[in-house]
Amino acid sequence: MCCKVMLLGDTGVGKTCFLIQFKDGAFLSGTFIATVGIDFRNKVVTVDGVRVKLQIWDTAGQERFRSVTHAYYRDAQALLLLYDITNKSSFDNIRAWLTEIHEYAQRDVVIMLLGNKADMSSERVIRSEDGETLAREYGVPFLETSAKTGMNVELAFLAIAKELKYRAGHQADEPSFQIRDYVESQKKRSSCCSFM
Ligand SMILES: Nc1nc2c(ncn2[C@@H]2O[C@H](COP(=O)(O)OP(=O)(O)OP(=O)(O)O)[C@@H](O)[C@H]2O)c(=O)[nH]1
Repeated sequence: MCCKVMLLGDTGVGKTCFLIQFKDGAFLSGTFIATVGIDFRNKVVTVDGVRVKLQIWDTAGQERFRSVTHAYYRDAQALLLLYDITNKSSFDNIRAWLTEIHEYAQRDVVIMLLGNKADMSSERVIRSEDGETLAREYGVPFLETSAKTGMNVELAFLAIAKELKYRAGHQADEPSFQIRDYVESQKKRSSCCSFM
């Protein structure tokens, strides 16, 4: 099966790095090159013995590209919405992103909230609890991630793939799949892991 996933969030929150970490297991530090418009990469993951091809669309966070990216929301089955834990405005803008999502995306789109750059603990301005509270308010799963160390990057995509595979069809005797419970049971907390 094939699923379209989109990465959304303000410019500089780490969407492109998040995708490269997942696709290639690499982190390109140094100069920040803002995405122009939209770009995509494919990656196949195997969930419960089923191959799921994720077509992942990396969007530009800059305001001037918004009208380009809006056109792609409709086809997306899942959206990963990122903010940067060291940047307050990227967190404050999450509500506006969710408003846009409700306007342009499919009603049953799977949404996950991600607090990225969790490796930058000394520059943190958004507490983990604040991310959790916002996610709970909107009824979406939440993870803190690091595109630099790879923390929770694969988990975010795997959880999405599992949810979409479950929605696509499941056996009557199969236990129901709850993405939020799955994420909670699998996630690594930044407080329990050491980062460079
Ligand atoms: N320490 C740290 N830096 C990160 C992380 N993710 C991204 N960065 C850095 O943040 C900057 C922006 O990353 P990008 O991935 O280009 O950001 P983006 O969200 O794709 O930006 P737009 O394309 O403009 O929307 C780069 O300098 C990255 O090296 C992370 O998890 N940890």
